[in-house]
Amino acid sequence: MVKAWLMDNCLENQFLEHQRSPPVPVTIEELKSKTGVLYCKIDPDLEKEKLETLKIDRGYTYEDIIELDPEKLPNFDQAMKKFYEEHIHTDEEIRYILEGSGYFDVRFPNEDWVRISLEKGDLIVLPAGIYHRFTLDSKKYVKAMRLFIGEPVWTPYYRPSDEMEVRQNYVKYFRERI
Ligand SMILES: CSCCC(=O)/C(O)=C/O
Ligand SMILES: [Fe+2]
Repeated sequence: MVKAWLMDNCLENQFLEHQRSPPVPVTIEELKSKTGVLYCKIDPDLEKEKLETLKIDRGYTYEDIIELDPEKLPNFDQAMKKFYEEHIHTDEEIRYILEGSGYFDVRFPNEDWVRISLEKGDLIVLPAGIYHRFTLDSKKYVKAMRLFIGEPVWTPYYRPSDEMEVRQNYVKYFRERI
């Protein structure tokens, strides 16, 4: 089962777990209610129909594959740095892990970072307007499917962008529910 936890405040080595001491786990239910992040498990080898149904249900009409591998990506360090910068998008971010593993970090409403550990078969949907970032873990490899509703909008918005409409809608919805 997917694991998530509140992060410590150590800024060194993004590829480590960064658990607090003692660890503070976060459940998928808590993540959903506090941040709107959705999660499901789909076995890439055995559950292709489940993926097709999800695509139809949620209107995902475009997909591509991203592979992050220090052996294959010439600007690997630069890419790692970029993905790890806190940002938001005007659209949902949907990632489905086909091989390898990695961490998505998302902000709780109180600004704490929650680290979500993803591996093969994990599919995550980050709502539009949530602050987040991505890093590989210490195994340093992931192959993932990126899914989109229509043609992708690539522009990430880095802080400060709290005045953006998508951010204001997100904050209003989730702060009012807690
Ligand atoms: C596991 S896919 C790599 C991360 C990514 O695509 C992204 O957009 C992070 O914000
Ligand atoms: Fe992103």
